[in-house]
Amino acid sequence: MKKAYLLLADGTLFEGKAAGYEGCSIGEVVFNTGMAGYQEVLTDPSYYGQTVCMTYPLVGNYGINFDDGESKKSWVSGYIMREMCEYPSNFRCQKSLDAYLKEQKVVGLQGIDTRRLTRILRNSGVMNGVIYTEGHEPDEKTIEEMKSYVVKDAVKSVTLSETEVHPAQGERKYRIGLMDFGVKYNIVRELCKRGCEVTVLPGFTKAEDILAAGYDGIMLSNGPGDPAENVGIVEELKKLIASGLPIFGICLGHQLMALAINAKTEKMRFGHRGVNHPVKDLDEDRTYITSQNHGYAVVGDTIDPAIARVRFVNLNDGTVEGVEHIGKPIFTVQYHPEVCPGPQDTSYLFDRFLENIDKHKGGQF
Ligand SMILES: NC(=O)CC[C@H](N)C(=O)O
Repeated sequence: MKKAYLLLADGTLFEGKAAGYEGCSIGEVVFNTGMAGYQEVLTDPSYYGQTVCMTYPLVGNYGINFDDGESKKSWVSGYIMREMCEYPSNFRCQKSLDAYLKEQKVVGLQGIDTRRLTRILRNSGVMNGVIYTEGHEPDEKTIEEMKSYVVKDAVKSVTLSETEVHPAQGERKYRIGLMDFGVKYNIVRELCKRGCEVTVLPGFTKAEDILAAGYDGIMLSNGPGDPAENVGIVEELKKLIASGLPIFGICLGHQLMALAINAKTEKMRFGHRGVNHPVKDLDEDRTYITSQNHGYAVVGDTIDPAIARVRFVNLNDGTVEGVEHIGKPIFTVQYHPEVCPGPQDTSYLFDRFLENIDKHKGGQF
């Protein structure tokens, strides 16, 4: 088997073995602590531009199937594992992880000390790196490019170009406009199974067009990149807020809503990527275990208390995990109630969104 390497921006070199596609690829190196859910991680568009290191030591045990993808393809720049399972075993398995990485042209690396890499990223913060297979060594120019790499035009790179309508399961009770900043399929599934007809809208759709379509509520999806680069989208969100329609935002959708009320976002040192992040609902004095994938966070004290308030906080580091608007049927969360992967403790938030729509229709909001 060929050798493969990861060179970090600080000069640290890891030597391991090739996995998946052979090549050379630049990315922001991040780590994910989930024990399972690698197919969902690979297909989550929020990882666009990132090379993901899995901290769980054996990846690929149950293979890849055609149903669990969170989008049509893989978006990661590279994939790092301690050990990739060569012989998956599961009744739903349709191909091996190795075959999937090859098909999706994802350069992989296995056999390195992923704990050491994770410790470096925890101490120094997420760092750029180049992952390459023997025979595809980066030249000086590529190394320089890697050092100054920034994930740019992220939403533009992953969003749909055409509107897509997903029918409600059973009787149609609601019509939802879902802005696609890099949506995970399970947001669509969670809404459809609750009787929503979901229209997935390209992320750059104008507020006027969304409002003219007469949706019962607006959902803002997750997505990749630095939230602050989406200046145009934030302007459209300001108009959606002013309309008074019920809105529910997840992850990037949450960050963009915060920017739309003139709060600020900041880059975290190493982010939250995993499936066991404890989040406290301050209103209910109750803690939920949540699925997460983000590298930016809303800065709590930049939120104008006359407009909104922090309702959820992360118990590991105290960062903002959710915001509720004052007097408006709008709430947003930094974590992933749609999970995939992760624990389903917070899927009730989709019901809360639909309750807000009922209240809004009934004139209560
Ligand atoms: N999953 C997401 O929506 C991520 C949001 C944003 N790109 C971040 O990293 O913070």
